Amino acid sequence: MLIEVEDLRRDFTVRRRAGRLRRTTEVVQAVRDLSFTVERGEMVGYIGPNGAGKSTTIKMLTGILVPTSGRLSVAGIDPSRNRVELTRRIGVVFGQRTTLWWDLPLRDSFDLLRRIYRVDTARHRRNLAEFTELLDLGDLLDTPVRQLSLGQRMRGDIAAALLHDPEILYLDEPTIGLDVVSKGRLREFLRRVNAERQVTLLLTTHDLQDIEQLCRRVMVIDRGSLVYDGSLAGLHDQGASTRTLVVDLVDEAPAIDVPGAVVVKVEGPRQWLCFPAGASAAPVVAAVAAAYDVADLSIQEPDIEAVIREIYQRS
Ligand SMILES: Nc1ncnc2c1ncn2[C@@H]1O[C@H](COP(=O)(O)OP(=O)(O)OP(=O)(O)O)[C@@H](O)[C@H]1O
Repeated sequence: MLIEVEDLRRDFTVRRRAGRLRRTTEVVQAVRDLSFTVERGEMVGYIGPNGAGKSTTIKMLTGILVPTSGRLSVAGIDPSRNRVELTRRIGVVFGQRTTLWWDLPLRDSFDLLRRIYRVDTARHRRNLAEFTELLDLGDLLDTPVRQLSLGQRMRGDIAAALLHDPEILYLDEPTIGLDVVSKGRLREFLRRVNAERQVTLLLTTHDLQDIEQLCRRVMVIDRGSLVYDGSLAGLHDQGASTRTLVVDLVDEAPAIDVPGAVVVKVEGPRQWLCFPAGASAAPVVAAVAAAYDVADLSIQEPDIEAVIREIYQRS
């Protein structure tokens, strides 16, 4: 196992004002009873609502934060004890802030990183050439980071995180603020890095398309605990309580009345009928077709956003 997490917990003691002079201390359990393992080469999505404990987990995995209790091993290393050794084995990308030197051209940042990580010159040159091409950085290498657009800077940050050949790449909101084309290109690059270099990816994001397009496995955290760990397909089954039949009638009509389905919305001749996700659509479709003049029918599977909303509300 590349990453092993067992009963991990991290508390924060926060002081709050209680009245004009009094202060009380309160313990926030940011992460509790967290256990999971990640195998080499996996691409795992780590999602949860704001304040769920995602960043706290990543900070413990990278050695920035020391756990309150529990066991943690990343590439055989205890992150908080051997942080420096670990930094050679991992790469970290934050969508919200850059790890590059603001006033230096990209090329100089990359060179500094080579020295910091003591990367062999030939290997560095090879990696840089490959990432420059794949991430289309050629024209940007001599530009200071502060002059780069968000999408350009993000590409620079991702190259920077990979130049020392890490085994694990942590990505925190890597596509935040990027346009649709840039997001697509970035995801394509990450898929390639995973497939060709066997880099293990752990991705936190609020953009569920990142997860749908990159990860076969998803972990959902809420209020410090894992509430789901499994396949993306399984996530659909988990929360999906209903499917929707969209019916286009030839003429406008009052709400359709058939057994096993309930009308949830009417817009002119179009009506939306919900029915249990576990049930077959066939009898509902047959009943509608028998009783009404139908121009068109389609079935909407619950989208992943709705599923995740249900999971958050349930836990
Ligand atoms: N240094 C800190 N001191 C006190 N409380 C903290 C600290 N860091 C995090 N917390 C608390 O721990 C909880 C988990 O925070 P964390 O940043 O891990 O959530 P998150 O899932 O990354 O959220 P977001 O999606 O908003 O980034 C929150 O209640 C937060 O207020």
